[in-house]
Amino acid sequence: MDYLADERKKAEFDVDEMKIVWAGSRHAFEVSDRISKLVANDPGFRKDTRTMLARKELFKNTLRKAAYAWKRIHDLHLSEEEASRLRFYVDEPAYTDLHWGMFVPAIKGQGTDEQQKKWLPLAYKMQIIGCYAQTELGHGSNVQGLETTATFDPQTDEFVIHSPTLTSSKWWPGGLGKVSTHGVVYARLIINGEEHGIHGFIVQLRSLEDHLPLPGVTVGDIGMKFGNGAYNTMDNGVLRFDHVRIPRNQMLMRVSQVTRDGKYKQSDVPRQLVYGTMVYVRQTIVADASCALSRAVTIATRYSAVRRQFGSQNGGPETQVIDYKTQQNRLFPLLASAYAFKFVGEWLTWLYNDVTQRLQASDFSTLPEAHACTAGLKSLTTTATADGIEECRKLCGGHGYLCSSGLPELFAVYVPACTYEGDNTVLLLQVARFLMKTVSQLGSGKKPLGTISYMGKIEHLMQSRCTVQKAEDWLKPSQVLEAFEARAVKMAVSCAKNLSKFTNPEEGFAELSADLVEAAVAHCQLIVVSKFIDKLQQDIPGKGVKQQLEALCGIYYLYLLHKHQGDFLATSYLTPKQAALANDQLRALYTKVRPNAVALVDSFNYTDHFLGSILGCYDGNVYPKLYDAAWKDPLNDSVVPEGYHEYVRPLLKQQLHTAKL
Ligand SMILES: CCCCCCCCCCCCCCCCCCCCCCCCCCC/C=C/C(=O)SCCNC(=O)CCNC(=O)[C@H](O)C(C)(C)COP(=O)(O)OP(=O)(O)OC[C@H]1O[C@@H](n2cnc3c(N)ncnc32)[C@H](O)[C@@H]1OP(=O)(O)O
Ligand SMILES: Cc1cc2nc3c(=O)[nH]c(=O)nc-3n(C[C@H](O)[C@H](O)[C@H](O)COP(=O)(O)OP(=O)(O)OC[C@H]3O[C@@H](n4cnc5c(N)ncnc54)[C@H](O)[C@@H]3O)c2cc1C
Repeated sequence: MDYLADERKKAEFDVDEMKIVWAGSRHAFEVSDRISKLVANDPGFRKDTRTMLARKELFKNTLRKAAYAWKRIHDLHLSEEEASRLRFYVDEPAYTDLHWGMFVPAIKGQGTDEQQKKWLPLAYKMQIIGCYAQTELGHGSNVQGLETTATFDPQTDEFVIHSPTLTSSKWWPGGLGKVSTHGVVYARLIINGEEHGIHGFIVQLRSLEDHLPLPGVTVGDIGMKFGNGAYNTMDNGVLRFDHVRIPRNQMLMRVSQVTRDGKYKQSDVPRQLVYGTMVYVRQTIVADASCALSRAVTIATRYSAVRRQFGSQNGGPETQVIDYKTQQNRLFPLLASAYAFKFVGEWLTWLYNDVTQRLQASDFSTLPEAHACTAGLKSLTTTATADGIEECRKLCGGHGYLCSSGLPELFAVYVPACTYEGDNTVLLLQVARFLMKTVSQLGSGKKPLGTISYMGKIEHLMQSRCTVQKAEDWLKPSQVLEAFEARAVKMAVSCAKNLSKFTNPEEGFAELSADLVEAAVAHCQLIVVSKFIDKLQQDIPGKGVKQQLEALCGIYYLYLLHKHQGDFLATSYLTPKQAALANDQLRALYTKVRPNAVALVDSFNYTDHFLGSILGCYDGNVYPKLYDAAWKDPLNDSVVPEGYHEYVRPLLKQQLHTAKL
């Protein structure tokens, strides 16, 4: 029986068409739908006991699943697109993510043609397994501060890789702890006593025969991480080198080269390309944020439609908690954010592909913008998604705290995204540097392009005032864009003015960094809002689909406007009355979305297997499933618990000597 059938009947739009919008194309939908069912129906990919397994058992099970996934990919002749969807629906972090997601891209992006020819075929067949070994015990954010050394030995034509201090131990790389045979290791290049900065080196870590660490290599897992199951399926590792020798041709030499006679040569590509793998992965993280958030929102929305509290009249049913405005005010902006992040993720993938093509043609002009966009949007979307998952857990009341809700594990597995691939604050500071540079160049005649083109309208935006007179005026895209542009430009200009008061710009930057981060957030929010609005300019087929997306877009920007009202008011763009009208319009949009809420989350097309949540299951039959699941907990294997006779019975039977007790 479908306990959510009445909700589904209320939908005012074509859910099948919305599924295609969400997937990106009909083809992408068909692939995704087919692979999600394939995974859901395969007992080899079960995950329902994951949060109950001890680490060793959990990890071994992940190794089994990864090998099984690889076999299925081969047996079924899956394409790269299908294999990547399979990884997504298997829903378990594993060493394979770092192999495919960082090791391979690092060789592709930083290796010469010759190096790619040698290493990529081995990696593609998984005859070697690689990790990305950059972070150390002492330094993660400050890549220039890494201590591992790679010293060129001209006698033997080798590099000597060494960990000179405890803090130079590699620490965190995924897949390193127990599986990787190789790593792209980042180290400080030294030639003839002279330092040449951080470079990547392909280093073999373990024997391909017996998997033992090679001489001079000390390697292991760094230990349990936050949450049950969650990221503990990954072997994040520690690694030390004691004068390990590798051939000279294992330095990744696309950006710079070391010749046989020990000369250091720089290609004409910018040295920042050494950071290129991080740009790639940040872009994939943005594309993934909408998936994690939409998953949590699906659970919270379906459960909010099932759950009833208070409000029974004449013995009738109580109120569905989704009908409380407070619930809507917490839930619907997250639903809207999931859609917003989907569209900005699609756009960022386009931007990344565009910059990659330009780089191949030796056009490096858009690299700074690509860095700022990937860094800023990675920060914005992962912070909002991690907070959003936790909010969804609270939206499910007490039951959200059960592992069987799926939300605790989803949060635990997702929240490190705020840290890995660049701490979110550190990344926003990179955006702020980009903005300050842009503002400082405004008078130079250099026209700001792309996502900062709005800075070209600085004079207009500094003067302009909001013209909204009634709540519906907040539905005009041009009005909304101007509001977000004016806020972003005014915050950036205010920071630039304050910075100019410092004689030492770096001191000023450090002193004003909290304001700079806020200016960077305003800029990134503008990007997300503008990309959502751009999406709505496209032809979107299907009854009512565009109207729902318009309502969600409105919820997204009006919610931001309400949350950051202080910014908008402080920059004098809005009056308090106009801010209040924005809030009236936001409430009206909640009412519009309410009957469509369950259908809007159905449009994500997630299987019950992928959701991994009793509260979020498609049929909404929550209570019997919760009740049954409780009895399956290993603690209920016996009626009297282990330990009763040692620890509980003696308490119950003790003879108390103290009269007062
Ligand atoms: C059980 C499972 C079974 C499934 C099995 C299936 C298997 C089969 C699958 C087959 C599939 C096939 C298909 C494959 C699909 C692949 C999918 C895989 C999934 C992918 C996802 C990957 C997983 C993600 C997990 C994440 C793991 C985490 C990894 C890490 O964290 S790695 C370490 C990251 N570290 C950081 O991010 C450090 C942060 N710090 C920095 O970036 C920098 O140091 C800095 C930028 C903060 C400062 O640097 P620096 O001091 O040098 O810089 P400045 O002086 O400030 O700047 C100088 C100058 O440079 C500019 N700049 C800085 N950075 C960049 C940059 N990145 N790019 C360009 N420019 C940059 C900066 O702006 C300055 O410019 P200017 O001088 O001002 O002009
Ligand atoms: C689950 C997980 C997986 C990972 N996988 C990998 C991997 O595969 N390979 C790899 O190489 N690394 C990996 N990492 C490491 C990760 O990239 C780093 O942890 C990350 O870049 C943050 O660096 P850090 O730990 O040095 O944090 P720190 O920089 O020490 O941050 C600590 C605090 O200091 C603040 N801070 C730091 N610098 C500044 C500044 N300049 N201004 C203001 N505030 C600042 C930060 O905001 C933060 O609040 C992984 C990490 C995690 C958690």
